[in-house]
Amino acid sequence: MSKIYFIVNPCAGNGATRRWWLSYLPVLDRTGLNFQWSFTQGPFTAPAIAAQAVDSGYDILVAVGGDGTVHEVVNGIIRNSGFTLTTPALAIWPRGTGCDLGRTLGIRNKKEDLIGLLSGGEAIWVDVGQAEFISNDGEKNLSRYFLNVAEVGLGGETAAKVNETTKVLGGFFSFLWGSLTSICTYRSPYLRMVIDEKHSREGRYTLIACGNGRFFGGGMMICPKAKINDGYFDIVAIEAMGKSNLIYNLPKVYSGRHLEHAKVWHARAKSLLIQSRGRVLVNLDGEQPGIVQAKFTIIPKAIKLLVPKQFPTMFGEV
Ligand SMILES: Nc1ncnc2c1ncn2[C@@H]1O[C@H](COP(=O)(O)OP(=O)(O)OP(=O)(O)O)[C@@H](O)[C@H]1O
Repeated sequence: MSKIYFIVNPCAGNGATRRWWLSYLPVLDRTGLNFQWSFTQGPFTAPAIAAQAVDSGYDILVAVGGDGTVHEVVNGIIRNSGFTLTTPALAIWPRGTGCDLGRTLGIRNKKEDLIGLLSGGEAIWVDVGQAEFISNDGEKNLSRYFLNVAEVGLGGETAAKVNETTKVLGGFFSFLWGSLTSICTYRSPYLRMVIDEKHSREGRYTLIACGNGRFFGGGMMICPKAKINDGYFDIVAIEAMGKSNLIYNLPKVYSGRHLEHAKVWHARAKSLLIQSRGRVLVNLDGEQPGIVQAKFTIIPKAIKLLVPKQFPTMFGEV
């Protein structure tokens, strides 16, 4: 029987996850699953817990929380197991406010779904992005892994703003509010991007997103063509446009129709370097850990992810 370790962020979902988890534990005990668990102790403490669970030989690590918790667990797994065939599988139990990775994978916050996933899910190898960027204080070069979406520009401003709040409005409205208020004060920066170390483009951009997954910002389908296991990023760059034009077009991002807009550029690539003249914020899986210059590189089939049985038909075999 698989040995399972749950890493639970008690603060996810506006602090509701601690109480919910403690009330849910007896149900989990009755399933007969072989598991241990622990709460995270503060921001970015999940990587050390995940690394310890890797060393202890667990087969499945479950990130219980939002996209930030998944992001931290991915960094802990890779830090300790590298990219080897023996790496434990990652499972996600979306309990956050945004939960954009769960949207890409078709995993909902329902206990039947999770029990089904842990007992009958399929482990597939998926790609991971490596991000190299500068710390927020401008002092250090940092490197982190991400599973969902990396982005620079307006989304970084929004993530920084929304993460300072309790997200009491829930994911959809918190990020919508954050996006609208950021648009009001935002000035599109001058950015240069180098795609696959060959082609470059430059100009004023509202944002540039680099998707392994499809959604960010509490349900915005920013990279509608991304596939998490195809060995490529889906890059979407939105050129600068007026505030009213941005607000008018914002609803299209929820359905992925923004790709049809004349000011939206789209490509597939294995790496993306972004340089800026001033300070521009980086957004990684909904967290805001640093600033440009940033380089994103795809690492194909780098981590095992437990997905529902119907996943291959939902997203197409690659
Ligand atoms: N024990 C803890 N105490 C305080 N903060 C924590 C703790 N564990 C993790 N965190 C931080 O909580 C933040 C939010 O976590 P997470 O993203 O999982 O939930 P969320 O914000 O509700 O969901 P989403 O990102 O999907 O909107 C992250 O920045 C993470 O570092």
